[in-house]
Amino acid sequence: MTRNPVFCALDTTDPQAALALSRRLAGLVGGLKLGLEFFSANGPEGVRAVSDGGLPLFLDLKFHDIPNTVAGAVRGAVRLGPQMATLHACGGREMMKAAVDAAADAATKWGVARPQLLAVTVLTSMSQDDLAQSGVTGPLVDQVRRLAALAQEAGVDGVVCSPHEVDVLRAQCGPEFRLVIPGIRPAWAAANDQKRVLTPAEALAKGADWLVIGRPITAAADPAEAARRIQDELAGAIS
Ligand SMILES: O=c1ccn([C@@H]2O[C@H](COP(=O)(O)O)[C@@H](O)[C@H]2O)c(=O)[nH]1
Repeated sequence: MTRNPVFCALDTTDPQAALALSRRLAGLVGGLKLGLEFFSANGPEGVRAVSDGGLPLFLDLKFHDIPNTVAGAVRGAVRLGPQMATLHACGGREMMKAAVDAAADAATKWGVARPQLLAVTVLTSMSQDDLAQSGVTGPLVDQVRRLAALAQEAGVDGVVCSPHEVDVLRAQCGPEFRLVIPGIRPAWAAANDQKRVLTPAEALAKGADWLVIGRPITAAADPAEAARRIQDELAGAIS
């Protein structure tokens, strides 16, 4: 495997636990993802403390608000130096464009690399029935395709979708559009609240760029061993 495609989601409120995990996983994952649970407890300072270890950071704060507010939030996020950051595609084209412009401006202003912006399509915890409850009654995959098209038009770098939609979006959006995939479950891990899941090897074979894996690693008795097992499974599938 030339690069490790796994970003481990450190979903905890405890900064010491996150830091300890980040150290145990160095060399076994390709990056770390910090999201709403960690950020609402520890803020930007907590993010800096955990991401200082040198692994690439995916800041998954899923912004969704009016364009001006999202632009301001994106500027703050860019200062933290993430490789990737998220917003919700259902915020619309104008909101996503505002985020794209703000990310470029802020990166220039702070002298940091512009993060790749990813638009979340339909959450991997949602089934067809869950989506229908929100009033979207057509096939779930069509909604994912519509939101990905909107995101691409708005100029974001890629989307977050489930492993079930990877091949469809790869064909629709082309090879350069980043597809970042949670809802990843090795055969030996519990699904938890994830409803649209596949194994790491299956998601990669369908065309995923990055895999987001949290509890199968972090809730394992030995997280480093779980990460190593995933790495071995991916290497085996590729060769
Ligand atoms: O559609 C989405 C978008 C984001 N996530 C995030 O990914 C991880 C998955 O963690 P697991 O423990 O592997 O389920 C988590 O941080 C979510 O916030 C997602 O699952 N689905």
